[in-house]
Amino acid sequence: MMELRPLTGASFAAFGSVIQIPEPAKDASSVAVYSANQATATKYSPISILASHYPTANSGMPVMPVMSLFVCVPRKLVRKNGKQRFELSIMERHPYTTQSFIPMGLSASNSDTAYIVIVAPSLPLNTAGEDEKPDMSRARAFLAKGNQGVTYGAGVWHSPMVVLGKVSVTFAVLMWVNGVAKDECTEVEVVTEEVEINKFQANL
Ligand SMILES: NC(=O)N[C@@H](O)C(=O)O
Repeated sequence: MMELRPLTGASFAAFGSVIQIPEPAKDASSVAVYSANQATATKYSPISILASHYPTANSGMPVMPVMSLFVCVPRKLVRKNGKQRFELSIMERHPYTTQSFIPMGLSASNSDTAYIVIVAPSLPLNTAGEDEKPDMSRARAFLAKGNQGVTYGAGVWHSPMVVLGKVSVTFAVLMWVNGVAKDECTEVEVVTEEVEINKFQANL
């Protein structure tokens, strides 16, 4: 059973970055704050680095940054011992690119949107040429709210988006692509892991 913890810049730093207005007191981050648009806007930058490592891929195909929209419907939860749980069975990663998910609602009130971010490091390789797999024993599950987006680091294992609640959430998704499916995404089945959704978090 994976414990569900709040998504914060610090707790997620080993896996990527959180897209949110930094809280100086909490986020000892490297984000600088600027006045912009003739002092009618406040700019926080950089919030997330969108990295491409495709030049290290063998395919040598041209690379470009692409924005997509994902309309994610709420995932079905299972009830066990009176608790609601999400059962995870797939993990994926993008070996040569970061991937950012930004809820289009980016609501200031973060109570109406919630999704789960599950990430894991890779298992150490035992033999040359072996395919990397996620180390689910060190997987982490985070609860993200409507005023947070997330950037997965290149090559970081993560679950396909898991939206909670009753309504679909549209995400703007940014990643680099080269048109070669095996370079862009690796997907593996994992032994079903469960994430327990506390009662509060499920009533969204
Ligand atoms: N990350 C996620 O939810 N899905 C995407 O990686 C995808 O391309 O399916």
